[in-house]
Amino acid sequence: MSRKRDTRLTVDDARHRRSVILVYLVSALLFGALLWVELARIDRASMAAARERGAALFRLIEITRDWNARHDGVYVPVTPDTRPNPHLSHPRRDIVTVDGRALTMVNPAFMTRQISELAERAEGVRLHITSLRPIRPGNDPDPWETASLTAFERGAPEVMSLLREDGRPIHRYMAPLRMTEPCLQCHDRYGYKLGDIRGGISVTMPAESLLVLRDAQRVRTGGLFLAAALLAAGLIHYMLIVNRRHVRAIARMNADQEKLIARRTGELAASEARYRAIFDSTAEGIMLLDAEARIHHINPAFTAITGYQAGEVQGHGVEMLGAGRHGQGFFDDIRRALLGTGYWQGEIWNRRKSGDAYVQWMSITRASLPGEESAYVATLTDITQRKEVEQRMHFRANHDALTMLPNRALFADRLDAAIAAWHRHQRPFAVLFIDLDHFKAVNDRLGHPAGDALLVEAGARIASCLRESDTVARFGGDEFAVLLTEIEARAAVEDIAQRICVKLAAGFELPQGEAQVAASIGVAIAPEHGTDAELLQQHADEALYAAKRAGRNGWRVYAQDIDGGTPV
Ligand SMILES: Nc1nc2c(ncn2[C@@H]2O[C@H](COP(=O)(O)OP(=O)(O)OP(=O)(O)O)[C@@H](O)[C@H]2O)c(=O)[nH]1
Repeated sequence: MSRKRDTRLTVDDARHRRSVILVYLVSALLFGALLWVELARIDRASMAAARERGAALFRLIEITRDWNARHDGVYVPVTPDTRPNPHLSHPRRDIVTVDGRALTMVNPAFMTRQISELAERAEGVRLHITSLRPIRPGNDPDPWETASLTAFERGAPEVMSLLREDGRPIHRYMAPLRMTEPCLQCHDRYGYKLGDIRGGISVTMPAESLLVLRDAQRVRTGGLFLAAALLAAGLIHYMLIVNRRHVRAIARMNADQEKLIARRTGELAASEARYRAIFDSTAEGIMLLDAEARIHHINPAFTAITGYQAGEVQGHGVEMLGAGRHGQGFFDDIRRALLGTGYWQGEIWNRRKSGDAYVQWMSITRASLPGEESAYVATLTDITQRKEVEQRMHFRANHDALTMLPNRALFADRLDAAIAAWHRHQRPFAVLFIDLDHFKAVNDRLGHPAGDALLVEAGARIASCLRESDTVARFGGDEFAVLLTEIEARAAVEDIAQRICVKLAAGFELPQGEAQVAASIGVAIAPEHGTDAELLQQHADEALYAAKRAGRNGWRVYAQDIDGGTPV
């Protein structure tokens, strides 16, 4: 993890370094280009200033020459510096004033030379009148002037150059001299016409002072641009650093979030796996139902219990599982319970895919499952076997294991029920206690299994004398009891007692041999002999022993003076 972070940081560092270098590079290029444009502008401005100066001087000379020409030349005193011009052919080139002063004519060219010498001495500015066809040899053009004059011939209005001369910088300006009316007075003999380029005057100016100014401006501008470039790049650099800090902070937050999400996702997955394992491995069948009781999900136990796979039940109503053993009222009760308390549980008969009906214990709970349409969770347990076991145990607890007749406990329940019915409807009923006579002898003679067989047969014979609603129970040994419900009259009871006596007195064909027993029966009738279970049984018992005492094989109805009862 930390190596991954280190790698990420190294990548970030490299990216940051590249960005910084790029910022400085772009700033350098941008400000370099702007500086280059600005320096060119400064150069142009410097040249323009030099040109203005050169043009002004040229124009001044031109005006002066024009002035001279308009006066057909002017006369000046002859001095050592101003000698008569040998190249000027004029009939009155030299004259003497009336007071004897010698004057010589100065034409524009001569005057230009004179001014040029003065200017060179005073300002270091050199004015040179020249032509591609000079009259005076000293007016021959130098190579730069020749090139300029040629350019004028081709239409250039002026020429301006920055050159070096003897290691010093000079500005050279040159413009053409065109033939004007005054000029033609002297030069028409050379074939010039008005407007023709006669030549030009080059103005050569020392450039140091202008170049010093220009260079100072360049240095200042360069400094300013450098500072601006550094400032801009520095600012962007600073913003990059701040931005990088933010990006790193966000990256750290993202990493923390990712870790948190990964942990939560892991926890969720583990939780999901736990619940999935419970859902899948529980022995109880589970189905998730929607609000309309349609099956949405089932677990493997559901399939094991019902035989249905998920695809066979999903989307179907839960009634597809029904066995048809419950009425509509049963399901209405369930629906009411779910709408009321949100919960129902109980036994319900359903049918497996194989068609077998089975009973299950079902719990249905209203549930809200996020992301699911399911509204109910139903768990079901197949209790068919348990029910069978329960029923067997219940049967065993209430029946005699040998004859399968109800035992004393069940007889007591039914007697209680009969007493309750009498209290409700006043229906009389009777209790008969039956004891076989001389049964022991059967055991002794034919063996215990023969006695067992006889007991089973005796129970059946007693039952055959009764109605479905009556009960015959074996209390143990050779003792039986009968509960006759809803009797019409005492005679009916006596009749049954009599029939039982007759039936049991008949011989028994047992596998072990023939056997002969009889029965003594004691009868107690409710409410005549009591409406209390204990009392009725006590009276029936007393009547039984009265019958025994009376010689067996007969019945006695309880009476106050029982021994005075009617013998069979
Ligand atoms: N085969 C068999 N014999 C039993 C069973 N339960 C009790 N006995 C026997 O039944 C006999 C009942 O005794 P009694 O009622 O005194 O014998 P009895 O010969 O009928 O005597 P009386 O009623 O006076 O005529 C005893 O010998 C018991 O051992 C049983 O489940 N099977």
